[in-house]
Amino acid sequence: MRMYRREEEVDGMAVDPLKAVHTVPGITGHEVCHYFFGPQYRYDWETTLEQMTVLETVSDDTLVFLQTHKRIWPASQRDVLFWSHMRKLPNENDRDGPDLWTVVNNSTTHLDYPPNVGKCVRIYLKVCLLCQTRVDPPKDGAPLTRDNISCKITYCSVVNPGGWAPASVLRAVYKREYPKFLKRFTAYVVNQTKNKPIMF
Ligand SMILES: CC(C)(C)c1cc(CCc2ccccn2)cc(-c2ccc(S(=O)(=O)CCO)cc2)c1
Repeated sequence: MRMYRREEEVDGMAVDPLKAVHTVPGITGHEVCHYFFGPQYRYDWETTLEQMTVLETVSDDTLVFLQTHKRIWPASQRDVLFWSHMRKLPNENDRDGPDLWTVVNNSTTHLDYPPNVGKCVRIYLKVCLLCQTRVDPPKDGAPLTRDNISCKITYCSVVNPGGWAPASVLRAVYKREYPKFLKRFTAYVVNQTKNKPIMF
């Protein structure tokens, strides 16, 4: 896993843009995005999640979420309200190759859930998960198996943690949490898909 970070501050708060690139054998981009987007799976892999509500089903590929996350000492509890969209993207570089898949999560507002009125500090995020499937067909023309596929995952995020927190503390959290989250999530997808037909 390669991680790239730029140190940026907004009103004295660290909101470091982050990019992580991680290649995982045995899964496809469609499968990664399916499990990242699907509300029915989120409690399985998002371990800091306390409460998740789908506020709106805009379409089958676009949802509005309200998430309350567990309080991680010494910070106060956070919540986040965002729209989430999943889509397939044509492979511009290789028309015969597998499509790319992406999920974008972007903070938004909702009249019934104004920020910072209860115990939670609202965080604001932009997240993009871009997945490129790679197929290395077996030499002997045998049927394709999960040994012949891998997925290059590019995860980009900018998170404004809301409420003030020391930049040094936030950077330590970012540094610790993101690799953990990506490894935990991708291991979950590998485990969920290992005995299922490949979803391209
Ligand atoms: C660490 C920081 C960046 C400030 C942070 C803190 C918290 C609040 C809970 C928490 C987690 C870890 C450490 C501290 N607090 C949540 C998130 C967060 C929430 C959502 C998404 S998502 O990509 O939309 C996946 C769907 O859940 C990504 C990141 C980030």
